[in-house]
Amino acid sequence: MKILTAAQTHQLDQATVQAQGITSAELMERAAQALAEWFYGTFPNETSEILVLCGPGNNGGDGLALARLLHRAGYAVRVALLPAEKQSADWQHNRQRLPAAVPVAALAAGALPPLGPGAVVVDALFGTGLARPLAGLAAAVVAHLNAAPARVVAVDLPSGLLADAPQPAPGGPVVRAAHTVSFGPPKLAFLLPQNAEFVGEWHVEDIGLDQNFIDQADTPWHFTQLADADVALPRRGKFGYKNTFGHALLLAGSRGKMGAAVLGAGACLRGGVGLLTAHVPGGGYDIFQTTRPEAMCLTDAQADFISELPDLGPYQAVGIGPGLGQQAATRAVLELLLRTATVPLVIDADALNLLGAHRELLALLPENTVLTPHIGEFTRLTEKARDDYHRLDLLRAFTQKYRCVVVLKGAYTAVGAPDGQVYFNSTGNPGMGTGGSGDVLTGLVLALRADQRLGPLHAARLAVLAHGHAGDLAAAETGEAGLTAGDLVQHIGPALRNLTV
Ligand SMILES: NC(=O)C1=CN([C@@H]2O[C@H](COP(=O)(O)OP(=O)(O)OC[C@H]3O[C@@H](n4cnc5c(N)ncnc54)[C@H](OP(=O)(O)O)[C@@H]3O)[C@@H](O)[C@H]2O)[C@@H](O)CC1
Ligand SMILES: [K+]
Repeated sequence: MKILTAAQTHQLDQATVQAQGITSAELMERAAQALAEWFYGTFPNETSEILVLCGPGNNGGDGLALARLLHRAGYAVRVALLPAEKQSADWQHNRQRLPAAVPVAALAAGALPPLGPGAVVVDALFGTGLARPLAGLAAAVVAHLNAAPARVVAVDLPSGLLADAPQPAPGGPVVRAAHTVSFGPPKLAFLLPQNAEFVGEWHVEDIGLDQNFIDQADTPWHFTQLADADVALPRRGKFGYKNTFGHALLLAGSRGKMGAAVLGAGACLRGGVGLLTAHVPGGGYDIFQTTRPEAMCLTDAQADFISELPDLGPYQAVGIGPGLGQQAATRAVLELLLRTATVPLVIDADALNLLGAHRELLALLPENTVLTPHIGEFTRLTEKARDDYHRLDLLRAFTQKYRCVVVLKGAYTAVGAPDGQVYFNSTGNPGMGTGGSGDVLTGLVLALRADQRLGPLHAARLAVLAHGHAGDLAAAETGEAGLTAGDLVQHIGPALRNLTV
């Protein structure tokens, strides 16, 4: 699914009205209907009064239409209007349609509505039309709302936040919503950690916006979902054999971190690899072979870390990083791998830290290498980002410069492609913030890179989607707190089965 800019959502609004031969007021009515349906489901027996705060544009128009629908459905509703020189046409239309029985007041400095515990407030002050930082009365209203013990539902966007860019004034007033109910594709703002405290739980409602416009829209941002056909795993042909699914080599482990090798290998095997060979420190042999008998094992001359690169001849993909350590000899192995590999590479963890510490090695990255950094590792590879938006700029610059795929791990993991496109992932849960979760992802990416049927971006996006889905399946059994990386490995099979077409 594409993620659009604020400017594109306005164009989408107009395109929908034109393509479907409806008025913009009818489109606003659809939005309000969707909001109202969501509201009935979320606050089914609400008896306290609902306060709807309306700004002067179409976001406020949505609020006015919602107030009418909630009133008709039997809710006690009150409206407070933000004074402005002019209001939009659809705002005026919905102001006229508001039943006289709904109390309406103008917001005024020094006389803001009291908001007691349990109050429900709808924030329909500003949406995608926010043009500058909030100031004066609007800022005072937001501060008042944020200081109250109210449950806040933001319409389309929490007021004060931009859909697609950092706040107009960093640290300026923004509504802190418990829920944000939006229309059409999700907004970029919803996917970035810096906005989580404002957005709360977000929901998107389908209001029949023009799909043709969305298909044509040029945007670098995408949102990957379970049902997306372009990331599905192709069903195995009856005559598929080990070579179709590839022979992978995993370089992983050091003394005290053999678990990373074991978890990565487990994920690679569950990810459907044809054959897996792991190269591990000599001292890790018993641990590895005992826990992963399905894999073959090569041992390094060093007992505690990796100092040798095996012959790469037999392999269709090579992964390096989990639990590796950062010995000088290991750095030399990484360099030799980058210089000599002719098959797809997957680079993670300490291999990324070694790259960060020896940036001259970045120039050696073969095209279409998949790197799987978390934010700290990505910072070591690039620079400290000013904010989450700047980090996305750094991501796109990096993938385009090195023609690689970067899996930037987080709540909405961002997969950056060599052409600068970015695909945010929709699956997963906070239980996955546990040791070894990244090692599992590396093993899964490696398996899918070895699969001769998938390209690099497809493999990376599918691995991330399946990894998060495995986490969701596992958490349904263990709960988020009880989730371990081993549980992720156990659920990769069912996750991939659900993603197979
Ligand atoms: N697109 C869709 O698919 C659909 C969109 N819909 C809805 O429309 C919403 C977008 O509506 P919108 O364009 O009218 O903008 P909105 O956010 O109401 O604000 C504009 C007003 O605020 C003012 N203003 C701006 N900044 C300000 C500031 N800092 N401080 C004070 N004032 C400020 C600005 O005034 P001006 O800048 O002209 O002075 C103007 O009056 C969208 O979020 C969604 O809810 C649905 O109904 C249907 C489907
Ligand atoms: K809003």
